[in-house]
Amino acid sequence: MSSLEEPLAFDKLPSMNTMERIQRFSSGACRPRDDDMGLGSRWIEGRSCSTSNCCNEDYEECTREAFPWIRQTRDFSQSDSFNRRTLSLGRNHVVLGNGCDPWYSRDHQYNSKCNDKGIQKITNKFLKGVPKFVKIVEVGPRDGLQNEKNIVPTAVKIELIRRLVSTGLPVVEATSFVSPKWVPQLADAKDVMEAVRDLDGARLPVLTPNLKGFKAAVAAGAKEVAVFASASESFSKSNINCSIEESLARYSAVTSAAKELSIPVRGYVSCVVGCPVEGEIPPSKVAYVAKALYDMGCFEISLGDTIGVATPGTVVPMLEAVMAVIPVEKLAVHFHDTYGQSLPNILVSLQMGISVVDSSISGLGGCPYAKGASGNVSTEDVVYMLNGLGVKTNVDLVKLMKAGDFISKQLGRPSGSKTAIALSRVTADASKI
Ligand SMILES: CC(C)(COP(=O)([O-])OP(=O)([O-])OC[C@H]1O[C@@H](n2cnc3c(N)ncnc32)[C@H](O)[C@@H]1OP(=O)([O-])[O-])[C@@H](O)C(=O)NCCC(=O)NCCSC(=O)C[C@@](C)(O)CC(=O)[O-]
Repeated sequence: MSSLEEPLAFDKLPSMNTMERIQRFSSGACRPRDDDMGLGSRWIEGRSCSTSNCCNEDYEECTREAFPWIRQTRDFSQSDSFNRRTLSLGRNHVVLGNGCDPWYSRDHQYNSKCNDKGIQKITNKFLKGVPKFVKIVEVGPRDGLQNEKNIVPTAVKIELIRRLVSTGLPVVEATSFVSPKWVPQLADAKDVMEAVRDLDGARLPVLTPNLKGFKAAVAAGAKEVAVFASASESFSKSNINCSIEESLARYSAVTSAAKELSIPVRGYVSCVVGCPVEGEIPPSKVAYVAKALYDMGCFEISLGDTIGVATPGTVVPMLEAVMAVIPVEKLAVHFHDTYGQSLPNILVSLQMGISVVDSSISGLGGCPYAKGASGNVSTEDVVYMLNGLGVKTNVDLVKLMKAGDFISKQLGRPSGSKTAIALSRVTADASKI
């Protein structure tokens, strides 16, 4: 295996001073002066060095100021437990294809050989807020497929859900009970739900835009539903044909009905950073809609960058606003990968204490009412990154890749997951040896 194919360990990070690292992780944390900016260093409006006063201060204080939301702590400086975690990364994955997976072989363990106290200290500081366990909410069968032009056979959707559940994913969003005139691809919601309703091992929520959808979902066997509001007035109109306030009234009716049946309701807020029509969305608007959904009883609020325009620089202030009104453990993030920013966005969200991440197998996805929106972040890439961070997910990456391979073949195109492509290449190369 060439060195290019080796995962980049913490002790192999390119030389970067600590301030540069903080600035890269969070533009709102400590922004360089304009004259300090190099090529590609565009920072959104946020706290600048002159106002935050942290640029010239001690690194530790700056970190504290930059990441005040950090509650759960992980001590990476305790090298024994860190080593145990990293050593266990490959536990489920030693057999891949022909049984040879050099990524997880003895000689290629991630950073577990790092004895340098200085490096451990830096690692500890940067990854302290990252939770030990992340719940992945797989949205491929719903968000992933809803925008597919050619109707995917119901049997394929059912098989995809089965395969995803078998990977250990705790939640697989199965379909939507929306108007078939609006989303023809999911017109078979009833058949899909009836076929998977008794699957063990994962929760299988479905989207319900109103009481009509809720009742149909329950009749088909759904045990969990999700409602979806928007932080953008224009997107709300184009997506669900009503204003934000009207949608909240509808969802209040849905959550009340669900409460009577003890059915948990998840709440989505879409366009949390940008809207295809209105452009930038203020964090306060996102916080308002998220809080309304939370107050009406949604057990978890998923914050969706529907058109994939967010960067860590816009994610941080948005999350700060929402976290001021909703406990962090009730929040999830949902990124589309239009500009390739999903993984950095997820990483900064984890650093802020978020522990629920939505993703889609093979990076499938896109919203029919959000022009230009590309696929969701791929589940394979998220699991790969979390494995690299030593964060548990209980998801089997090999089975995940097989599920991704299955749906990609059915759709007749290559996987949108960089991890899946890279790992299958490694496996193919290994099988030639
Ligand atoms: C909300 C509606 C239904 C309003 O649609 P409408 O046309 O305003 O509703 P209506 O009440 O006037 O009804 C029109 C017709 O739809 C029927 N209808 C009404 N409700 C239902 C239902 N639940 N299931 C099935 N049929 C339904 C209703 O019975 C009637 O049928 P007709 O009498 O004409 O034959 C429509 O706009 C709709 O279905 N929109 C959903 C669009 C959608 O699914 N978009 C993608 C969601 S992705 C997203 O929002 C972002 C997210 C969550 O992924 C996060 C992120 O990525 O950031």
